[in-house]
Amino acid sequence: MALLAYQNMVSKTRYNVRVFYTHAGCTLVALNPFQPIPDLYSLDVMKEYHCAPQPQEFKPHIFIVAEEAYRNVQSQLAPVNQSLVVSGESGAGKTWTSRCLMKYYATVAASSSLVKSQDTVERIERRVLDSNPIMEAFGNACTLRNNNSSRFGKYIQLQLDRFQLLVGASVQTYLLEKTRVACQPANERNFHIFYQMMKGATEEQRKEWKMPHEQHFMWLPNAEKTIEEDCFHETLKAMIHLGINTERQRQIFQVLAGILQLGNVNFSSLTDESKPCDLEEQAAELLCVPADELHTCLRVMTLKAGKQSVLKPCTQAECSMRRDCLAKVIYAQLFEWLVTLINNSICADSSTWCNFIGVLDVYGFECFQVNNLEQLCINYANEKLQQHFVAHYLRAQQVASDEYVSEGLQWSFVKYQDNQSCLDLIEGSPISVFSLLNEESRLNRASDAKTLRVRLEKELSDNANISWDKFSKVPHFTVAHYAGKVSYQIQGMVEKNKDPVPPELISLLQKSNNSLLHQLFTDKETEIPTTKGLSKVTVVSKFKNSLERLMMILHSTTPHYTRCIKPNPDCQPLTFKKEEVNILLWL
Ligand SMILES: Nc1ncnc2c1ncn2[C@@H]1O[C@H](COP(=O)(O)OP(=O)(O)OP(=O)(O)O)[C@@H](O)[C@H]1O
Repeated sequence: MALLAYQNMVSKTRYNVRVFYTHAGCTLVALNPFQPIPDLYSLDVMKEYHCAPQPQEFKPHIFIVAEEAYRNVQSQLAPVNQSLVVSGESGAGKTWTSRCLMKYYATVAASSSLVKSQDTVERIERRVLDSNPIMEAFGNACTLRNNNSSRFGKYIQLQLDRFQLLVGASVQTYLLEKTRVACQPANERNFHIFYQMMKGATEEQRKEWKMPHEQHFMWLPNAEKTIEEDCFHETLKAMIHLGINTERQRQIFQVLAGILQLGNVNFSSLTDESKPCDLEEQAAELLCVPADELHTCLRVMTLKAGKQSVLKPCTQAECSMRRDCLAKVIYAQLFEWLVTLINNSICADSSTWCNFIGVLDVYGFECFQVNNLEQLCINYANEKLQQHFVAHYLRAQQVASDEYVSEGLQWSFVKYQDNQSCLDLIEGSPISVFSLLNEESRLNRASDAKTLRVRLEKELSDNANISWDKFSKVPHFTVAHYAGKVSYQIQGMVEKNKDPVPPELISLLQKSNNSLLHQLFTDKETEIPTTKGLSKVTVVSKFKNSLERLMMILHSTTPHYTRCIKPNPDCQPLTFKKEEVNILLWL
């Protein structure tokens, strides 16, 4: 409602005269200009907002939000720690805004006049900013909606010392879309890093990575499309700043090249497949594992029956699944390792910082033609954040007005209750979509979409937020989210929730002579995927836990909300299509 009231203000006229920011209650609305506006974000503008006695009297700007949070820390009023929640649909400008906020603090909270050596100080700010190109190279991809779409969520904590100077940072990431490594949606691309390598490699590197010019890679679709983010050089520079030495870089790129080669390995039931084919030999060489063992791992599964093991040849489809699983698990572990490395490089010693400003950049609400577990998790996260927003809005209203039962408050209460009901449906105890999904996932039998569909209907039909299209033949359930109804396809959901990794694949990777790859699957600190812990660790239980930790942080901080808006669906510069915007202003 707060945003609706401001709908007219965020109008075409406003956008066309280049007014991109509007205050809407406790939210800053940011319209994406889809073209660089350097004057709006220059160093001088930053300083102007930072030095102003009353920045809120200036034109609405993301720097007002940044400065307000900063001054809250300076004033030490509880809760001193701050969270900047940046939301919006894909392509709306969340990552851009988060980067802008980080640059603001790296500038205004820079400790240039301090006793510490200038060198150390510069290094920390640079390193914090350098975490962006690496995370984006490995975690972002070109999609239909955004050329630089983040395929993971992140919460960046900027650590400030008692003089409110930036002394370090840490990053927490959420739910990387690892399926993209082995399966790219039509007209979309794989993660940027693969294209950066292919386009930026020297002849020598091409040889080393077995990537000749004429080679076509199945997992590199739309390689002819060149985008701004295909900048290998930037990633390499950032890696060096973060302390990833050339040997480590070599290991990383070899592993990535190995993944690409895996994508070209096909399985046939017709030809003699008793020996590794050339492509398998190449993949094995890049991953530094024995080729014959890779060959066997992809084609034979080990079934455990009590203490006995039985070997069973895989079907063609099972072989492909194992190949994809191998690629996904390697990439996901590599991404996690990089995040840990970034944290080790930028995180300040706990004795040196006392407060933080957190920046949250999470995927917006998603509703595609076919939605599955990924969308359910993303929309669940949005539902949680929406509830946090409504609760904050309610509190703000209560503080601002004595007239408790004002129209706004009533509206907020209704919204809060709707939200709660939807969350109960998804994550509630004892029975909810998640609990039933987990139960199905923990049963030691092949998943059956119809069985889960029947259970959901039987156990949850009392909740008004769930429904079923009686005429649909595809097993599904529809959830009425705060932002609209979404139908989720049940087929494949249980399997995705189990996310099983055959132990043979892990054992193979543990034998790798690439010390990085070996470390990714043996290191005690990184969580190694395993089928043993299946009874507890499912995708939704893990996601729910990480989200609960995030909500605890949000609840303990002073929140600031920025809602990014995509003014047109085609990412056209300075183009405003009103209908589109109206649909988005659902709050
Ligand atoms: N304030 C801005 N000024 C200029 N360009 C912008 C601004 N905000 C966003 N953009 C442009 O819009 C594009 C999409 O923005 P961004 O990648 O931040 O979207 P997002 O909301 O993070 O999307 P996703 O959820 O897909 O990651 C950027 O690549 C950038 O070119």
